[in-house]
Amino acid sequence: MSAPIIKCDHVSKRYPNGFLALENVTVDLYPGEIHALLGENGAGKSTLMNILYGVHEPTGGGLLLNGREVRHTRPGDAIANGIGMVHQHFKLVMPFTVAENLALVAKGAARARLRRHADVRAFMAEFGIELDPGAVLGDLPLALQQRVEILKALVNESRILLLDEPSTILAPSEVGALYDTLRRIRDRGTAVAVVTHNVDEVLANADRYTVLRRGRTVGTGHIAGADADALVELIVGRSVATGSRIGPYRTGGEPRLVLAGVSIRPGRGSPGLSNVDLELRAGEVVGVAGVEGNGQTELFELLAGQRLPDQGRITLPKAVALVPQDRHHEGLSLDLPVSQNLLYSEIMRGRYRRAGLLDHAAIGTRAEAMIEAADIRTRSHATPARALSGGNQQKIVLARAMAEDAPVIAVYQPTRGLDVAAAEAVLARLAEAADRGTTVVMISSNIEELIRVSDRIVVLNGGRVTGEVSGAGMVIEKIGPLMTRTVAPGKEGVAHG
Ligand SMILES: Nc1ncnc2c1ncn2[C@@H]1O[C@H](COP(=O)(O)OP(=O)(O)OP(=O)(O)O)[C@@H](O)[C@H]1O
Repeated sequence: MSAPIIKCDHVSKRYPNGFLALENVTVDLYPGEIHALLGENGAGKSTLMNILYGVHEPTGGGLLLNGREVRHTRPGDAIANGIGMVHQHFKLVMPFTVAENLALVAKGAARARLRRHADVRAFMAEFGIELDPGAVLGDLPLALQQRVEILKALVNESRILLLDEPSTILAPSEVGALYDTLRRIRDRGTAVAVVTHNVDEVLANADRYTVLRRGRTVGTGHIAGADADALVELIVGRSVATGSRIGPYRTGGEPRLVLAGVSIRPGRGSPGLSNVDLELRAGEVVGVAGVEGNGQTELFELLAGQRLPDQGRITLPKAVALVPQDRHHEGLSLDLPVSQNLLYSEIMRGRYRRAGLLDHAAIGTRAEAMIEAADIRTRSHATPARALSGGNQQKIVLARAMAEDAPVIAVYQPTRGLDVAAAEAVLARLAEAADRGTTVVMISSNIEELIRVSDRIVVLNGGRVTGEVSGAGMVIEKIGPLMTRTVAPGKEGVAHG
């Protein structure tokens, strides 16, 4: 193998609050490889990426670019050294076009090279990407917005491309196309480093891997010959049973939430909802399957009481606990401490107050118990939510919703961004909630996960319910076609398992 293009050489990172996020980590990235960076929530993956990209400086060790020591004190230094990064949260200007978004970041020669739309087209074609340079970003589906983020990271002749959990925002069916693009980039001699939690994705697409656990490297190697169970064990430090059904099938009790003939007008890039009938009962888990963008967002907004149907009727219980898909904008107040985020709903209802002021001691004590129960990795309950890793932020949102004890809990992509062990724990807790009589409605693009925990699954396709399967009838062979075949109006309700 050739020499590494960049080496993280015995890198340590202690954050200003004293937390040691990386300890003596060495990772080599070679030209022409896809290198998967794996590790449980809070293992230090984003920290390592951010050090490479100059967002953070290491407190020990350093970076060697082609064998030469370099310092990245800000992203500009990393970009000048040929590094591009695709963050979890896009940094795109939505009202601007594809070409304008690229022009915003292109420097010098690259800017001159991308002046005309034809030039932008040719640049995209180098990576097998076909997009209209004049398309407005906000009108593109998420997967294509992500392609533009990737192109932005490559615009200035990058030789190292870093991607932080790129597949978490994609439907499973879109992940293959992402890696087709990444392979094109790799084959041009670029080093591609990808953070992900999905071991199958890594086995199918990466060339090498490195596993971090609690800030240290615990394994690195070639994917050829690697095995899924061994990788999972390396990631979490113990073996995790995944894949099997969680608990018995339940039948459900009295109706708690009813949608009758509900329609929502189509919107930007979304089919809306069309004549949806749905009855959610006490003590059952109802899964909602579908390719992202087929009415799921509208359905969640209805369940959340955030919008009303344009037609039809919805009957909601007094309270619905929510786990929204976008934890940064809807789920958390990033500058507030973990404790107040955990107890937000109760504080808003006037609890945890003394003489009109927040009772910080009581909030702290309760929050500590919740942190322990949900295995949230944080230095303290007083740490701002912003300082937690993405997966641990998601655990806060889930723990809060679970604690509300509402008759219905609606969760949207609840395990997105969680490591295998944490995802298993979440599914188990949702199942337990249903066993206690809670109605759980789970919208997810992960069919395997839905099958494992749901009692029945309804499929959304083009804003319609195209079918429902239940119990042992919940198999991919039945659900897949309902999700992906064209729906003729009036022909819904095809399968009943
Ligand atoms: N700015 C910060 N100040 C203090 N601690 C931080 C800061 N940023 C991250 N941490 C801590 O460092 C650890 C590593 O976080 P990092 O985001 O690198 O993890 P990760 O492996 O990317 O996790 P995830 O898979 O959940 O995204 C976590 O425990 C996190 O709480």
